[in-house]
Amino acid sequence: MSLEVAVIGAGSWGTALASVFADNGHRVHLWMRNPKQAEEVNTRHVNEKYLPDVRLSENIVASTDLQEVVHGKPVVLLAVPSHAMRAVTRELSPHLHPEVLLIHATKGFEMESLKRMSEVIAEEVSPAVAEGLVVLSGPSHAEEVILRSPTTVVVTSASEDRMLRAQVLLMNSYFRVYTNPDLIGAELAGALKNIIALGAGMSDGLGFGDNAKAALLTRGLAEITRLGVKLGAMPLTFAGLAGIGDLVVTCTSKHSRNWRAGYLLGQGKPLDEVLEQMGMVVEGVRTTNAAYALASREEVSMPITTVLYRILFEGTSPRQGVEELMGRGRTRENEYLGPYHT
Ligand SMILES: NC(=O)c1ccc[n+]([C@@H]2O[C@H](COP(=O)([O-])OP(=O)(O)OC[C@H]3O[C@@H](n4cnc5c(N)ncnc54)[C@H](O)[C@@H]3O)[C@@H](O)[C@H]2O)c1
Ligand SMILES: O=P(O)(O)OC[C@H](O)CO
Repeated sequence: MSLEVAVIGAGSWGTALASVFADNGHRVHLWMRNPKQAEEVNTRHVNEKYLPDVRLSENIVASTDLQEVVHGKPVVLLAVPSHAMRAVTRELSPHLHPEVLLIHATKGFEMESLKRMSEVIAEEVSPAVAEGLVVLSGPSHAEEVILRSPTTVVVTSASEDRMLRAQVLLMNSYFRVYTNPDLIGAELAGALKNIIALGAGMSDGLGFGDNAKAALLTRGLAEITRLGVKLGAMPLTFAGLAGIGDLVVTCTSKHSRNWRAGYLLGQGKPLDEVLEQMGMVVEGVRTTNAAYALASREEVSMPITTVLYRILFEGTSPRQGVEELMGRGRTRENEYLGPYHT
């Protein structure tokens, strides 16, 4: 059955997911802020700034009118950056159909409250809509999804019915959608891996090799799992698509904005210059800030996050950061196998 789908946010991820819905036979209403960009989508069927050189389906119609895009639609997908999620959700909330299937695909935290995106959304929509909210996570660069390159993701929700509906709506021959009931885990893993991707880019920018990258991925996974479990996630989720899957893709891909930002920082560029040069959302920077605060609040050891926080916000150089990490006291690899050495 062909549905009217609203996609909110026309950066790379919103545009790629709009394309998945269009390929699945749905009519997509894509909300974007920039009128020139909307006209470009409607007349030339391209989103030149975010996904250049790719022709979009004529079943994707862009508009800058948020109310019109959302009003009465049976499916609404949010793909705005984390810093915009509360304001955008607040604005569209009165126009949501009471039975809407609401999905979000954003990976980050709200800085001020340290809340996950689903917690932020739940505070802005009706309890019935919040109950059925679906989170989409997993290893999926927009640049590859738009080219229909085989991709796997995971959907999760407190409502099994909504989770299965989202799976059916999004799945196709190149976009394989798994379900996982661990919403907290999938959401946390997807957000926290961006910190480690910054570190992996930095390691490459400093000229280090594969050993350093493997160390960052493995020890990074250990510490983001530690925080996730403390915040209510299932450890196994971190061994799945939203965890190790997304960690691998973000730490090793040329498409990753977080890896690229880390690379430039590793080469000695200051943070403000790097962010200006990127021109796209680099969630890992804000997420490092949030995770540093969460780790301190929850008393969870996160050495890589702590060092990255110092590099990003306190003037520690990347090389000093590496020395700090490598110079820490002796310890066991796995705290689950016994207490740390003293
Ligand atoms: N790009 C990917 O491959 C990918 C994959 C999975 C998840 N994500 C996640 O999706 C989210 C969006 O990322 P993206 O890659 O599409 O970002 P992007 O940088 O490509 O685009 C960001 C979009 O958000 C809009 N925007 C910026 N500030 C806004 C505001 N205050 N209010 C409303 N809109 C605003 C911009 O105009 C732009 O359309 C992020 O959380 C990211 O981690 C991205
Ligand atoms: O380009 P990045 O670093 O924001 O990563 C995008 C996605 O999270 C990859 O799954």
